[in-house]
Amino acid sequence: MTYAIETKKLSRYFDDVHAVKSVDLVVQRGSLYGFLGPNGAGKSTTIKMLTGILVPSSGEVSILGKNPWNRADAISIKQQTGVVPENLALFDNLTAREYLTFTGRMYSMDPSTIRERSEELLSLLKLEEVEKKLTVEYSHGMKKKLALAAALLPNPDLLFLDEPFEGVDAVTSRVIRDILAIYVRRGSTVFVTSHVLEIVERICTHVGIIAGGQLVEQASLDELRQGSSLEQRFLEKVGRPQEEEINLAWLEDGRGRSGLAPGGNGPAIEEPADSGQDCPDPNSQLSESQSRENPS
Ligand SMILES: Nc1ncnc2c1ncn2[C@@H]1O[C@H](COP(=O)(O)OP(=O)(O)OP(=O)(O)O)[C@@H](O)[C@H]1O
Repeated sequence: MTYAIETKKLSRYFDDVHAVKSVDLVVQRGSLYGFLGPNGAGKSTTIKMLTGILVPSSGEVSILGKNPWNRADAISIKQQTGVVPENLALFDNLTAREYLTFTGRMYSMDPSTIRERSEELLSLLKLEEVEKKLTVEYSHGMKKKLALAAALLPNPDLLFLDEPFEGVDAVTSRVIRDILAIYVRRGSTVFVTSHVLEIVERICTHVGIIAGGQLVEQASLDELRQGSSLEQRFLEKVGRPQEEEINLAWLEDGRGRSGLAPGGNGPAIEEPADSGQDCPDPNSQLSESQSRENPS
């Protein structure tokens, strides 16, 4: 049986920036694989190469046993995968339902299945109340939920989720975790990036850690933790010693705080004495000046 995802010496340059360096990923089918790393480590660049958004500079990629850079395989891979990309890639001038309908049609789903699943997903992710709004009017969290609904709609075998928990509320975060648990239990695979280590620790079966473009760890969660916490192992792997001190004396003692007189604790700017008058209403000022310009 082939792996859900396998890469060999996968690399990507942006001019002289070597963003991803010879990465060998192995993601077993049925696993919930957390791909972790500090800011700028190369997570999104890797996910883009796995999902056909970005061409690798060198190396090999196999998704569900197929090559995404082979034209014949690419469509079949797209039919079997769902993606929540870094920038979400929604259409601003569609409502949630229109976007899901569009997505379903792209996956050649029949209209009644699209309708039924859209209703279920919009309700589960608490988007049914805003479904008539255009996505351009959505909050960041709402957009994220819609992108996740679209990724789940065709019921794919493999999900790529770039930061699905970022910007969503606690209730939704719990719903997403429960959905992913059901999804993996049936044998499908999730490849997820996240900075929220508590969630990764709770839901992931396997973890890969990338730092400076290099895969510095890849193991099952239990192998990696070995009685320690994921956070501690992560900090060790990405090279921030736990005992590193935060040496910002001015932050600790409050010296030179903005709004304070130099060296003192009193206010730098004297509060105006209370004249007993209310603040002028800016609207009344506006209407006064307007009335000067446009005497009626
Ligand atoms: N389009 C681009 N052009 C030039 N450099 C890029 C581009 N995209 C990414 N990079 C660089 O590649 C490196 C990896 O970036 P990437 O976005 O993959 O990191 P990341 O791990 O996803 O970070 P974050 O957690 O902050 O989202 C960084 O040095 C980044 O500046």
